[in-house]
Parts: sequence; C-alpha cells; structure tokens
Amino acid sequence: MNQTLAALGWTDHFARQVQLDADQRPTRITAVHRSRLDGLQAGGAVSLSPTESAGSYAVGDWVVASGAAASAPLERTTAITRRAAGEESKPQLIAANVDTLGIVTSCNADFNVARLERYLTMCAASGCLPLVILTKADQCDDPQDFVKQAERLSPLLSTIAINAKDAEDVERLNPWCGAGQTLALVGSSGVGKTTIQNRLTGIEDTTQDIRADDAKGRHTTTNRNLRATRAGGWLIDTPGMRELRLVDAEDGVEEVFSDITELAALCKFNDCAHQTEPGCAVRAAIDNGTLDADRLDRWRKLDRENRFNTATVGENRAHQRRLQKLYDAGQERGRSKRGK
Ligand SMILES: Nc1nc2c(ncn2[C@@H]2O[C@H](COP(=O)(O)OP(=O)(O)OP(=O)(O)O)[C@@H](O)[C@H]2O)c(=O)[nH]1
Ligand SMILES: [Zn+2]
Repeated sequence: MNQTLAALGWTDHFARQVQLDADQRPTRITAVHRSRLDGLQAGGAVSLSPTESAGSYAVGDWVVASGAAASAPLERTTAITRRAAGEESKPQLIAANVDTLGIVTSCNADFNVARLERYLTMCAASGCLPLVILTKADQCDDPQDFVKQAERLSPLLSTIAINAKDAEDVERLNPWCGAGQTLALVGSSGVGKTTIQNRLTGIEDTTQDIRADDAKGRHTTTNRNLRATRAGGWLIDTPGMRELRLVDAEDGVEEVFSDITELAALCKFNDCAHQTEPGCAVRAAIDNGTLDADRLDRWRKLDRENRFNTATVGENRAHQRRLQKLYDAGQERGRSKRGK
C-alpha cells in the first residue's frame, strides 16, 4: 500500500517539529505491541523498535523512523485517554491524532441526552471534533426530532442521521474520513459501530485481519487498529476505544456546559452551590426559564463524577506514597531492632 504523507494525516503541525535527515521517515503508528511498533510510511508498512516504553505510544501517533528505530511520539494534535481499569487508575492513552470522534447512538431508547453529554465532554477533553451519528433512522418515524435534540447540546456539534445498513447513507460520513482525516467511533453496544466501520472500510469481516503473535513470539502485521477507509482516510478501532470513561475531563465539562459555567461566574458567592444561596445566577436562570433544571442536574452529576475520577487518580498516587512511607518506616524499625 503506497500513500502520500498527507493522505496518512501528516500536516504542518508535525512537519514543524522535525528536521528530517535523508534517511529519516515520518511514520504513522498503526499498532503498539510490547516491544515493537507497526507503522505506515509513504513507502508502505514497516515494523519499528520503540525508543521509549510502549506505553508512551498510541495508535495514530506520528514518529520519525531512523532505520528501524522509532523516535518518541511527535506532539499530538489530539489524544483520547481513559481511566485505566484496576488499582492503577492513571490515565491511559487510547488513540492519538484522531480528527473526529463519531459518537454513535440510535434513534431509539439508546438515545440519552445525559450519555451524549458524557461523550461530548470526553470529546472536548481529547481535542477531537464531535460528530453525533444517529443510526437506525430507518426504524424511526421522525429521525429529525433526535437530530434536533442532539444539536441543542452544543453549537460545535454536527449531527447526522443514517441507516447504517444503507451504503449510500454511510457515504455521507466520507467528509470525516477522507484523505488525511482520522475518525474513531464510540457508543454503546449494538448501536451500529461495526456495521458503519465495515461499510467505511469495505471490510465485511472484522475478524479477517486480526492475528495474534505466534508461538515463537514473532508478530504478524495487523491493520485492525488503524484501518484505511474507502474514502481515502483512516478509522481507528481498538478494544480501548470501546470502553471509554471520563478522565481528567474538567476542561471538557466546562466547554460542554459553558452556559452553566458562565452563569455560575455571575453568582454572588464564588463557591455558590446553586441551591438556596442569595444572588445565585444559575437558580435565577432556572426560575426565568432560560436554563433547563434537568440540564443543571446532569451537569452536577457529570461534574461530581469527573471530580471523583480525577480525585481517585490523585488519591491513588497519595495512597502509593503512604504505603511506601509505611514500608520505609518498617524497614527502619527492622534495622534498628537488628542493630540492638
Ligand atoms: N435497521 C437498522 N439496523 C441497524 C442499523 N445499525 C445497526 N443495525 C443493526 O444493529 C445490530 C448491531 O449493530 P452492530 O454494528 O453490531 O453494533 P455495534 O455498535 O458494533 O455493537 P458492539 O459490537 O456490541 O459494540 C446489527 O444487527 C445491525 O445490523 C441501522 O441503522 N438500521
Ligand atoms: Zn449559584
């Protein structure tokens, strides 16, 4: 597969960061393995050795290859992260340099304003442009009603209603995954992500290019994580993309709920909880009908949850430090006992 760098997504943003020697090649990362990176260059697919730990790279990253050695990732335009599962709840990088995050929901009971706001918040924190894709328009009497409800959530939002099983309908997504453009999809199970991806990539069987490392520890090339679209662009599909949660997304909450944060700035007290305080601009807006009380509730919930997630990440670090102190103190006691 031969590509121009621009078609791979290379822009001035990346070009400005490097002075390329004759033997150096910009490379887009298509898969991250424990001790190896798969990538695409203008000349085709390559396999590279990372110079940083594997965790510092993500699918979609740009690196500079000198021979078979990959530089550290170039500064990203966008980064999608999630809160890692388990004990170590530090943010985990899911994908880099995604231009548009397609938030997929259906014109049915899956459509849920609170959930859309969560995804929009995450999208804002990542730096990607949001695109709401409403599937199953063919099974609904008035898809435009759903479109309107979604568009009300943010002026930055594009919304499109489609039948994901209809090839022409799915082609309407081409502007977001044409040459040089990278798209990723999020959404609940069953909303039609796989159906859309298969149409966009022309690959009907998603399992066909999944191949694990073989028994001898060799790797086989897989294009599953960063897949070429028929429109000439890229689609990122990793297991992590499917399990996204909010992390460190405070900026995102502010952007998506700018109407509320702007009002809150006008409250008489700057620690106003918008409950019963005098001079509360938020309650005033609810009273005069310019702000929806449900929206305030959803903001509270999201803000609280986001603070909790972020706090847990911080608390975990604090917890680790406390454990280390206890451990050090224990060793010290042991030493002084033995010394007696
Ligand atoms: N009629 C209709 N059916 C759809 C549409 N989109 C998806 N479906 C059907 O809904 C079912 C689920 O679609 P998938 O593409 O597997 O959904 P998914 O989001 O990939 O689900 P997970 O793989 O569980 O995350 C399939 O039977 C699809 O054929 C649509 O726009 N219209
Ligand atoms: Zn207030």
